[in-house]
Amino acid sequence: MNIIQVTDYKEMSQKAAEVIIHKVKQGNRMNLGLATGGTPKGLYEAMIEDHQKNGTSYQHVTTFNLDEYIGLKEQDPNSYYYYMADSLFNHIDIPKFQTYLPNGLADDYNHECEHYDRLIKALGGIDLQVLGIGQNGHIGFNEPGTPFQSSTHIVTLEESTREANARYFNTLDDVPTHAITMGISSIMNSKEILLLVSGEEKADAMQKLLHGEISEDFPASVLKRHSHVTIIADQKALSGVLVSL
Ligand SMILES: O=P(O)(O)OC[C@H]1O[C@](O)(CO)[C@@H](O)[C@@H]1O
Repeated sequence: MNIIQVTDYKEMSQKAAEVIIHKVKQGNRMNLGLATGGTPKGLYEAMIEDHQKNGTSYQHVTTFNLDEYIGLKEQDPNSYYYYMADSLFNHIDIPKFQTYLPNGLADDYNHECEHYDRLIKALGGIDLQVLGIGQNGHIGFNEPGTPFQSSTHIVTLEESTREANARYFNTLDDVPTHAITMGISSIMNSKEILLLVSGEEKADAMQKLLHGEISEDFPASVLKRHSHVTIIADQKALSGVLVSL
């Protein structure tokens, strides 16, 4: 894993945007995997700013999001559908029909999971997947204990994950209990992975990722088996590991 150390959240976001924009500017058709949560917000702001200033076009880009809550309508401000439209898609020139998220309101969830994986495969697989990491090591919504060979599936969210995400909802009770997420094998099939980590609340997770063993108890540890992972992490996230880097 290649680690890029940066000072703070702003620099992490800027660096991540540079990596993505560089690839997008090459102009080849591209499948970009995207994440939600607090971590990539600054990245999306930097992409929008660049689009407005430099006109970088996303007409040839298709996006696949990692996950979606079960049961939230598209127009619910806490749905990841809404988050992506509001944080990125509405502000760049990507055609709407080229932006995919798992459907958290599907009639048949098993079918939706299979369909999502098939779609990604049919369109050529993910070229570059952006990831954040949960404090418990989750990637996407793959909680500890998720089999490494999992494909897109339905998960029961851990209490700690619901609590971490409760900041966006009125009350903890409003945070959905289930989500649909790309599986670990779906993520590992990406040709390249860009993991963004910022803040001291992620320092433990960084320490486990870099120095712990590869185990399903810590989902992100699987990334050590991928041949093309870049981590962009800020000083606070690296505070527990700086000495040994
Ligand atoms: O970026 P945050 O808000 O710390 O969340 C960490 C991860 O947890 C999730 O919110 C759950 O999937 C991801 O979207 C994110 O990458």
